[in-house]
Amino acid sequence: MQTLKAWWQGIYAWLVDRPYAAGTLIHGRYRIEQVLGMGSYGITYLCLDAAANTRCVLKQVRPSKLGSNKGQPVYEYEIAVLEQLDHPQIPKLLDRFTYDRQLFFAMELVTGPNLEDLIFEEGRTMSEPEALLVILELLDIVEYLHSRELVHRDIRIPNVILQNGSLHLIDFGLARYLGDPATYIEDNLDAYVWEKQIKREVAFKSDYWGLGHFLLFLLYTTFSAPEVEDDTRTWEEELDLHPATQRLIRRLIQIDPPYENAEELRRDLEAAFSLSSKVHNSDSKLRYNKTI
Ligand SMILES: Nc1ncnc2c1ncn2[C@@H]1O[C@H](COP(=O)(O)OP(=O)(O)OP(=O)(O)O)[C@@H](O)[C@H]1O
Repeated sequence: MQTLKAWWQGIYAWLVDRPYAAGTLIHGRYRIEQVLGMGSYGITYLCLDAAANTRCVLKQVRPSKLGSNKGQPVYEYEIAVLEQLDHPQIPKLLDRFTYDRQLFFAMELVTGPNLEDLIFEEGRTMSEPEALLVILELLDIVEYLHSRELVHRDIRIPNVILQNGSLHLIDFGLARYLGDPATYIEDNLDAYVWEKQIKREVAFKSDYWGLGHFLLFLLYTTFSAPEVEDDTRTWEEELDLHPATQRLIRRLIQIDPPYENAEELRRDLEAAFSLSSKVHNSDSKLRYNKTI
């Protein structure tokens, strides 16, 4: 019965979740240029805002999700979050409206490659101090969110875009204020596997966990896999890191007790940066600005 229901939901979504075609004018103002993504809850477009004569990002709740607790409430929450934020490295909410009986919102477009594209398509590599500097810059944004009791919960390389040499954090679809439930459906995260419980807990340490995995991604850009793969080796065995960086990552990804606050984390990040810079013998600030 469950499989039949899932099958029918899939067919229904395929039938009704057709994105608006390029050229369509939404709400008399937003000209669709292209679909940027079809996420679990919504459809994201690149648009020309005809009134302001600038490009922006428009998000629409998937029509198949209207009337469900995974549709409008998810976007209402994301809108409420963006409304509260005012930071140069976070896209601003520009507009919200109902059109064609569906909820839409517009936000600033961040232009540039995301870190996933930089690494996997452009082949960028980062030394240990360079990678630590990236995390230090991201920590500024994370601290801003945490000072507003907001946890992003989805800090990943595709959600960080490099615009004019500065990192921007996007996708607040999973962000939650401290004290709010972690999911829309269950009251707690017990139903999920251990890793998902850790990264989706509404606690600052979830974002530190995201930063830890982010850092590992950056550090793996200089790793050359051996000819014969060995799945048993851990990141600590594969990556030749300064012990200060190893200790930092162990706490971020919660092998060791997590950081309690951003000051404590910043202190260890800065220490790891300066110690690893000595080993790498490079002016990483300069190289970082040049490479990225
Ligand atoms: N403000 C923005 N500026 C530039 N690109 C953006 C912006 N917001 C989203 N995008 C891009 O649009 C695409 C869709 O993003 P979005 O976060 O809306 O949904 P998703 O990632 O496809 O779905 P889900 O959130 O369910 O994972 C992604 O490629 C993302 O990089």
